[in-house]
Amino acid sequence: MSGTKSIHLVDTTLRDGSHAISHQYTAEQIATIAAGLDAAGVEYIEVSHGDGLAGSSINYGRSAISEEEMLKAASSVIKKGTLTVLLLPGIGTQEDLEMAIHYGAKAVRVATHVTEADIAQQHIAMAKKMGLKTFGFLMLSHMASPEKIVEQAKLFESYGADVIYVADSAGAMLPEDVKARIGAVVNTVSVPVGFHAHNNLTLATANSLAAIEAGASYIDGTCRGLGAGAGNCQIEALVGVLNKKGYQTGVDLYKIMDVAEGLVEPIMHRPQVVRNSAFMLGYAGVYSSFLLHADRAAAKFNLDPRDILVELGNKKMVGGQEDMIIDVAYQLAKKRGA
Ligand SMILES: C[C@H](O)CC(=O)C(=O)O
Ligand SMILES: [Mn+2]
Repeated sequence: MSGTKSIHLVDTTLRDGSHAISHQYTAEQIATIAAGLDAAGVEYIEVSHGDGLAGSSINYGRSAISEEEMLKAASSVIKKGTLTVLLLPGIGTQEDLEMAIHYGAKAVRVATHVTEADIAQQHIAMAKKMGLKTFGFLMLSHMASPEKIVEQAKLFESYGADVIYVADSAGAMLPEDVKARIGAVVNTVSVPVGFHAHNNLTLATANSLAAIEAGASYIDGTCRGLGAGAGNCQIEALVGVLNKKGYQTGVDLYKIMDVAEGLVEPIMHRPQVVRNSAFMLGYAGVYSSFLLHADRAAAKFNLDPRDILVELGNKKMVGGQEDMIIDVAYQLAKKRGA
């Protein structure tokens, strides 16, 4: 037993999970799943396009329904939990945030590339002014040293962030990498610290525990692990593991298991297993939401998706450069044909 510390869980099935189903959630699915998560006692329920508010586009992939419909569906059923949205500066705008608040959002996670916290200053200040609980979220954190992450976390804190997240967006970190980064941030900032895992190296639960051991008190997960790449930390399993470790989450284990098995599993396009190309994301350090784009490019140019992913890793491509996947595949195919 590790004590009775409380862990705040953020369920992102209805946001990161959206990547795994090509952003095709219906309003009915969102309402049913959000109601189940809320009844299970999940504290934060994140709902947005996989790439955040206004992410529906040719570059990222179009959503089946508008963000208004998504948030309306979720807020109509959430009674206790906090409806949360994701916003990437440069994609989501003030108007998107106002719309989200209108439809019941009470918290926002402002996400930037791990070295670009400074582009979030206005967004964090604006969100705080609007009365939202505001998280700063550093994406692709394996690409920066603990010292660099501390510098970026301090920026978020100075802008007024209530919680600072370290995200292993590529699922590329080992437990010691997580501990080094989370520990360094926890020792520096005075706000709570969170961790967002991807399971590409099959380490999402182990890494989430490592984060908690290093002082994180906010952890992300999704039902059945539904999410970009090999998916996120499987929240129902995480709840059970945290129960066994003696942590409090406020989540009812049977209820969250039933949401995962009864509501989320039936809508999954494929089992969330660590297939070769998903593993390769973590191995090569590539952004998890590139997976389906790379699989499609591989089919189009008759390539092995692993080769595309290795090349993307070599080129240190980051979120927002989805259009470069086709370019990289085209160049590889040209080289092969030559
Ligand atoms: C916009 C991204 O999908 C945010 C995220 O979940 C990650 O970086 O991981
Ligand atoms: Mn993610």
